[in-house]
Amino acid sequence: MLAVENISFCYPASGNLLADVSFSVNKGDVVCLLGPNGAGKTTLMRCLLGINIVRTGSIKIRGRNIGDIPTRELAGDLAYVPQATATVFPHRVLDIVVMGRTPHVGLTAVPSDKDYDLAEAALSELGISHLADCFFSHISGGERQLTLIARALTQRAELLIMDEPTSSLDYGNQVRILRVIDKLAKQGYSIIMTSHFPNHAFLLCNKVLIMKNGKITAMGTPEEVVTDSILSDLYTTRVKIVELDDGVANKLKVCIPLLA
Ligand SMILES: Nc1ncnc2c1ncn2[C@@H]1O[C@H](COP(=O)(O)OP(=O)(O)OP(=O)(O)O)[C@@H](O)[C@H]1O
Repeated sequence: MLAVENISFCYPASGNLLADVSFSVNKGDVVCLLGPNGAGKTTLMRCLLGINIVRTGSIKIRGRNIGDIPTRELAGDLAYVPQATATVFPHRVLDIVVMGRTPHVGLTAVPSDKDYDLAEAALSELGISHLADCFFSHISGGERQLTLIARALTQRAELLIMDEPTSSLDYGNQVRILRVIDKLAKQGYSIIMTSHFPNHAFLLCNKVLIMKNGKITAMGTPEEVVTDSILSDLYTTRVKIVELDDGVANKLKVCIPLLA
């Protein structure tokens, strides 16, 4: 689905920020990108979206270089869910969500009833139908995040790029979003998500990328790379992985940062 090979990137007047980044994403993968603040996660996502133009290497979707795919067509392949705190729209929630149909209907066309039906279905799937007529700028951070995810679902791209999809969500909404992501992956969507919660990797991801100083320093299944030593090194603080019984006959690994 997505093949990233040896890419590097730098902002003007800065040194190489991303260096030698390679990984692939297959249909149905849920890939978790873990790294400390400033590691380059958002920068990498912007490269995948074609917003940051890489200096070297290639990013291909189904074998085609993203630079060769027209923007509108690319939007039908990739949907981006930004961090809710980074965006403020003075629009109704339903109108934000129906914007996900833009690659399908065109910039100047008016969304059809079917487009609004898809937008309403996405709101319903995330349990926020009651927000449809609220102004985006008047709802909570968590509700904004759910709205932006609904917009991505409405876009119907097969690869969803989520920048901290659970940031600012309470436990109940975090779990609801993780369940939605899990369900979408089982339907054949591919998901790349950044997270500051390594536990999320254990809960639903089949692949983890560890990013430090703009480089992928480890890659593999959560069991392979979400370890005491790798996380302690990554976050420069002691982290312990423990195994719990989840009360439903399953063993669950969790990460705990230690104060001492
Ligand atoms: N537009 C920009 N111009 C110059 N430098 C930038 C720009 N955007 C980000 N940076 C720098 O690039 C580095 C990586 O930033 P980035 O936002 O990709 O990190 P991140 O891993 O997503 O961090 P966080 O977890 O805090 O969101 C940081 O040092 C940041 O200051």
